Amino acid sequence: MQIYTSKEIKEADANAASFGMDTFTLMENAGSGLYRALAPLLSKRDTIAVLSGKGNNGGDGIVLARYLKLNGYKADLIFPLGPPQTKEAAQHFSYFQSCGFEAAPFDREKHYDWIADGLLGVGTRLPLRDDLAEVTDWINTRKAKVAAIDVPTGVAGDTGDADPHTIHADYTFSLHGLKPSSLLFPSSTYFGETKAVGIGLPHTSKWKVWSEEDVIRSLPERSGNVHKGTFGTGLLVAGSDDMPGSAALAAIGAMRMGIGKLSVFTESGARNVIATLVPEATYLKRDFSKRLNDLGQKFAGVAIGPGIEPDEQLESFIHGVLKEPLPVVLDAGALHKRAYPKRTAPVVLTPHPGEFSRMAGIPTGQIASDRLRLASAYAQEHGVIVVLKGQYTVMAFPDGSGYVNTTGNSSLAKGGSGDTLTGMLLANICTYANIKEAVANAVYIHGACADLWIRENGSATLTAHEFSRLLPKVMHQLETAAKDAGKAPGLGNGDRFIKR
Ligand SMILES: NC(=O)C1=CN([C@@H]2O[C@H](COP(=O)(O)OP(=O)(O)OC[C@H]3O[C@@H](n4cnc5c(N)ncnc54)[C@H](OP(=O)(O)O)[C@@H]3O)[C@@H](O)[C@H]2O)[C@H](O)CC1
Ligand SMILES: [K+]
Repeated sequence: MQIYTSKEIKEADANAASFGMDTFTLMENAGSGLYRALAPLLSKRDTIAVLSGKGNNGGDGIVLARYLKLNGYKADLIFPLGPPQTKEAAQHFSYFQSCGFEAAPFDREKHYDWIADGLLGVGTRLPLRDDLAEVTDWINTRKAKVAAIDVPTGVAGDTGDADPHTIHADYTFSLHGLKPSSLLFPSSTYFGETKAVGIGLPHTSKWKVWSEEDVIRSLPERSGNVHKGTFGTGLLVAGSDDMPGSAALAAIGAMRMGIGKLSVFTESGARNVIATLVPEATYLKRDFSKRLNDLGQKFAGVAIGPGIEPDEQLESFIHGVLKEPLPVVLDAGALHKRAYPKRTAPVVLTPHPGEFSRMAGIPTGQIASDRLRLASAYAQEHGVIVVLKGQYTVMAFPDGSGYVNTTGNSSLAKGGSGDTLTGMLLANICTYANIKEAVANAVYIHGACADLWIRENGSATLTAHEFSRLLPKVMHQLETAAKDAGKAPGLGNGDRFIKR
């Protein structure tokens, strides 16, 4: 599912119009697409209110109401704010009337099984005016199932802002593609199950939701004439005498994810703890004052940061590593406000919002409602890949493209889960040819493990070290699906997603 800002949608519409595909036709496509998406959820006995506003979101509702009535559903088209005001919505209302139908009065006492919300779409300017808020409040106090058209009324298209009177939708059908607000907070909590509905426009977005199909398509082939060298040797710079566990979790994540060989560069006290947990790795005694030479020849990738306190020595070590021609993951103690040198191998930064706030100098409060844009701006300005963690982890690339992940859940909000991800990322940057796929698959699979955990064990009980035990199960399902010519195992999102 691709993601579009309001500006991009307007550009796509204008481009289509310049070739004769006008807004009237797109509205027809939107309404018929909405009908095809909604009808399988309905019974012919259901009563349906289609509430249309004065703009083109209301126009989509008018077309939907026509398809419902033409197909024998008990649908009322209602204009609670008055008749349509845009040219195309008015034309569609005339056509609706020409089919022998009329709009119904807004009867607040009438019961409906379903309400389709065509009040406001991406033309929303917050806050909601009082007359509209009164209607959204009415909807929110009904027992009816609510299906929102494009976005639930009360959220805007591009940011996470939400009016206090926003409609709580059970389903949202987003036209052409998803809107950023369906993946931001707090707006996304109003969308319910969300699906993109095509309206006949070509897909041009640089941003998409990374899906299970994408993972299956891009899993690297591991069979044939292979040896441990085939899957790369990674260097993990992690752990300290006070925080040995972080290095252990990252090391296990890397080994489980399929790295060929792993060297751990750590403090001697930490090594004694970790070596018993990860006997597969080799260990180097850490001294940041000594430069590690020829990293690019010895290692396929390096990850630095879990369980290390930042200091000047670490910073100068990182500067040395960034001069070497190999992919680098920087996490936790290695995340800092700094300039990045121009280099050919990628740098992957994995901040949570607090770390991103410090790196980018943006107040934490602003990050949740605008993560896609902020991460993308940072990635493009610094020439790095930003993996901005949290629900809907954002992966922003230096070329302005990006992915959003929809797997994962609140069980990951625990110490240690980020360390495991760093190890998984290290494994993938060492074993994948395509860096975007390497990053996105690590993030997706990390979240899929957490989803599997809560299905079987509830949301509170996950610990990071148990987490790695889920990796074989999830990987087995994905690899089987990949061999099975793309048959999805149903771990996460397909063409729709929902957050619990
Ligand atoms: N390519 C596509 O995806 C297409 C999508 N379509 C649909 O069109 C809408 C966008 O339509 P637009 O007319 O631009 O805007 P809206 O219908 O969302 O909103 C405009 C009306 O809303 C009123 N408004 C705005 N903010 C408020 C508010 N805070 N309180 C009350 N009312 C508000 C505004 O009134 P004004 O008096 O302020 O002008 C308008 O009446 C998109 O979401 C899709 O559903 C097209 O059908 C085809 C192409
Ligand atoms: K709407």
